[in-house]
Amino acid sequence: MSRYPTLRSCGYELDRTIGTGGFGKVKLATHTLTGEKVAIKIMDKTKLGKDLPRVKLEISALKNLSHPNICKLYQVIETESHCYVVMEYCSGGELFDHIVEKSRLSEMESRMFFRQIISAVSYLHDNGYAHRDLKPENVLLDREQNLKIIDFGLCAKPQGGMDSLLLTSCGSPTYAAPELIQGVKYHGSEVDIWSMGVILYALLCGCLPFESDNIDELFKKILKGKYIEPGWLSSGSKRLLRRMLCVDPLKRIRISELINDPWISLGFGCPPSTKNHNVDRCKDTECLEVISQYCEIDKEIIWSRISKWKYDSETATYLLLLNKKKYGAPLVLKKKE
Ligand SMILES: COc1cc(O)cc(Nc2ccc(C(=O)Nc3ccccc3)c(OCCC[NH3+])c2)c1
Repeated sequence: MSRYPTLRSCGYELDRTIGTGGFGKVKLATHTLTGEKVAIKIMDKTKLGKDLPRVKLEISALKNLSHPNICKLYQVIETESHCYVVMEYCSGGELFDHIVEKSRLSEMESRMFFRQIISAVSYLHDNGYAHRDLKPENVLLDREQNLKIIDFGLCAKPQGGMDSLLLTSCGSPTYAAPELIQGVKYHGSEVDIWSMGVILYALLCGCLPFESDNIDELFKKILKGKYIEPGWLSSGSKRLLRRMLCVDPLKRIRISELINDPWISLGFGCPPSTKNHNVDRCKDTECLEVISQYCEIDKEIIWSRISKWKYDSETATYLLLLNKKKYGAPLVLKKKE
């Protein structure tokens, strides 16, 4: 019998564990009605303690965010003891594994991925959020190698907006900015830029700029900000990396400059897109028709419920049908037994 009977009764068939993190585990599952694969983050509320507010913050962030390079939220299920967050399954796995497989990526492939990260992070910052835990393990790929940022468990939405300072030291030291590991007040946007610099270095070089098994050694390297520039790096990529991995946050490149950096537009002829994306909130009559026929309820009534975006089972079914439509799968719902 499944350890999580709630999920089966909510229309999900659990499969293997695909990730474990601070707040719980992530399991692969299938949404029974649509047959679509999803990732479900399972958290035991009784064990979360002081971290429970963070979970609430992440869920409210995910409900407000809709971008092609941010892993989608489909449904939130809460019981007395557990919180289940149903999200987009990124079948391409971790970008990190993709880099290791190819040892390092070409400038063009690195740029193609990095532009998507810039697009997602500038959208995040424009909406008042800092991720604060950007690292290759939190950058996944979907079936078409589109990039998806995950794990907003450490994200922050500073009360006074993105110009106000944060203090909580969080995230993984290897990717953490100097000011963050020094425990001084910092801007979320500036620490995200540093972490993006570490990711760009990993894409281009196939290794990390600052590494050590000894945490004190690692901190010293980050605070010094000195790293090896392999011979294959072009002058444009070296210059950009120096501007991102700049120890002084005040001199570090800002997201608006990063978007317009010439290296970023090489071969594309234009900066990455930063416009607000809410394609998922559009009214798709074809998907509504499928649900309306299945429930035998008028599709305008269905839409009036779905457009409240409660992230309940109806939101999940609608968004998963939209997904199926996007990659040309038949729009059908499994017959009631
Ligand atoms: C906003 O997206 C979030 C927030 C969050 O708190 C957690 C997650 N977790 C996820 C979501 C999806 C996957 C996934 O699809 N992984 C995967 C797929 C195919 C092969 C291998 C992994 C996920 O994976 C967990 C391991 C990632 N380091 C976590 C998303």
